[in-house]
Amino acid sequence: MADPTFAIILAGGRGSRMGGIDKPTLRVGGRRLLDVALEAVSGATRVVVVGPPRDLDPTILQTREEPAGSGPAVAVAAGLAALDAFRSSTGCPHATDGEVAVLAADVPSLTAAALADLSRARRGAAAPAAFALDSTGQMQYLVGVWDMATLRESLAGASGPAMRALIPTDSIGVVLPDEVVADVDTDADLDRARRRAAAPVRLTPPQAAAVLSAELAGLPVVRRRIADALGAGLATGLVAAQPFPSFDASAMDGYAVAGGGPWLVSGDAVAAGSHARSALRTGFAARIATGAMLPTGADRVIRDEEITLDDETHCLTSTFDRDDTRRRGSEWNRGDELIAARTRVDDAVVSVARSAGVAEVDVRGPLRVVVHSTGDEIADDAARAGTIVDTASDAVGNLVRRNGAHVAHGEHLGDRREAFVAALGAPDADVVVLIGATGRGVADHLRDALDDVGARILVDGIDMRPGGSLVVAAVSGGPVIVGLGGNPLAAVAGIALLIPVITDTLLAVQPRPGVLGGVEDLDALARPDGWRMAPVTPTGHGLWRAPHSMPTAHLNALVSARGFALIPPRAHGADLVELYL
Ligand SMILES: Nc1nc2c(c(=O)[nH]1)N[C@H]1C(S)=C(S)[C@@H](COP(=O)(O)OP(=O)(O)OC[C@H]3O[C@@H](n4cnc5c(N)ncnc54)[C@H](O)[C@@H]3O)O[C@H]1N2
Ligand code: MOO
Repeated sequence: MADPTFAIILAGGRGSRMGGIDKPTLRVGGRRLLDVALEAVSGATRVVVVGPPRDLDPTILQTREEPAGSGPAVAVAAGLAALDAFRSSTGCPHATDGEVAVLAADVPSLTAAALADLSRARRGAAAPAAFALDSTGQMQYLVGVWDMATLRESLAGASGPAMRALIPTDSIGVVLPDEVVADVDTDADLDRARRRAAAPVRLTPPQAAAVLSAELAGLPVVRRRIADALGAGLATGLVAAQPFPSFDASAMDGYAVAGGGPWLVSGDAVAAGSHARSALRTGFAARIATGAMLPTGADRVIRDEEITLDDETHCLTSTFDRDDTRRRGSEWNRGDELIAARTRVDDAVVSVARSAGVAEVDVRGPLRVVVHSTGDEIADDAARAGTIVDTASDAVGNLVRRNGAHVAHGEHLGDRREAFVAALGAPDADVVVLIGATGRGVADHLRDALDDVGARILVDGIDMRPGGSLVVAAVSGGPVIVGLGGNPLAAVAGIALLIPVITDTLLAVQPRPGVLGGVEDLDALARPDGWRMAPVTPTGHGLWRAPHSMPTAHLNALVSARGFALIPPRAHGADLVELYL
């Protein structure tokens, strides 16, 4: 391990070249600059943050230089004093000084690995301190690791408030990549860092699914009436509240009989849903309907087909020795677990719950999804030159609905960043879907808005056509955000791929195994270097067929299709591929 033992993070100074904003709270790639610094020193025994009081983990020390803004050297001194005070409070104040990282909270891509490199180089050279050098040879005094005793001496002899005044002459510089050590001093630096953080790493569809199932948290558990739970995920197993059947019931239209035959038929017929008016006495039979409760005293039921009835004497005989009674508890008993936790609540689950007398269940979901459209070119009537109508939202919304979610039609957000930010805050949605604006064009505000709300981007592009230009992000305590490529076929293909894994993960249900199928002419459909989502229809002979042309600007290729086939690169012949139906 080459982690510094201690760390001092300077997180004060107003960004004077950035209009006086609180730089450490700026977000790049969804993380606050201060959090980037804290993560880079997460291996340290103790960390002190020097700056205004902030809401931080209580194990992190906080202090402030006096007076505030009196320069980095003063701030470092305050940090060191706080670490020393901590050490004397631990009962081992004489432990050797060790190593301390001294950082500013304005380096958006700083990593623990970079600090470990500095630490290793310093120890290797037995130097008092090591600092990052950028490609121009500029030394970054606030990306450094120090021998703590040296830092103390330097501070004691400091001649001014600038860091430069502290740097020992025999310090070393370690060249680190510019993209790791570049700091943010101006708005242009911030834009550059944000663009870099947003640079797409295109995942394959299976990788994207793995990221989403690992990173998304399940929804909170709520108790719902069974009628309202359709589409949710069972959080606990479904336990029978009553046996099934809950009473001894006839399984056939026939006769309930008491004792051995022959039997005299009494006039007391039992209809389903009624009670026998009197007990059946030995030697008697009563007509009974399927589903009716057995009269007390009855031993069994004999179906109509197996009896002989003398119309004159009302005497009933039978050679049938089986019993057509469905006995109380013969299917299950009260307390039996009928359905495991993590099962999707479908119509069968609702039905079983009702059979078992279960009125309420603990579930996650059902998922609430809102679908917005974006882009100023979308208008209600496309009479104006340069405008088109929305031809994607309904198709996307209905596909999500078919996956069991409750879908609301959102707004048209146009190309206004504020509207995007407002849409991402949705308190009543678990998933916010936006169609369009996933690109990096002039009018594409999705990424800025994601930065504004502090969203963490989980998937930024998938190596798939159409629909690969998509973004999935999570806001802590807020909804999952899905930005779909604006071309309608891209939007539908993207949501078809994502909605199963997002749904299964948020509902915390057992992932469903994929449905596999064979596709005609697979060699021609497969791309050499990437995945394809092809709309498919059944051929009627156990295979699926995709159209040869799949323009993305309209949904013509999807007419009469049952869903999509996800075709891996270079799939061929009789390979089975996954179907998204
Ligand atoms: N320089 C590049 N440009 C584009 C690329 C690329 O890789 N480099 N990819 C293209 C592909 S593929 C897609 S898909 C789109 C994705 O971009 P956006 O998500 O930003 O989508 P928009 O630009 O907003 O819209 C694209 C297209 O779709 C139309 N659209 C949008 N919403 C709707 C709707 N609700 N109903 C009907 N049509 C809609 C919009 O008018 C555009 O024509 O980017 C390509 N460009
Ligand atoms: O990648 Mo776009 O999302 O193909 O149509």
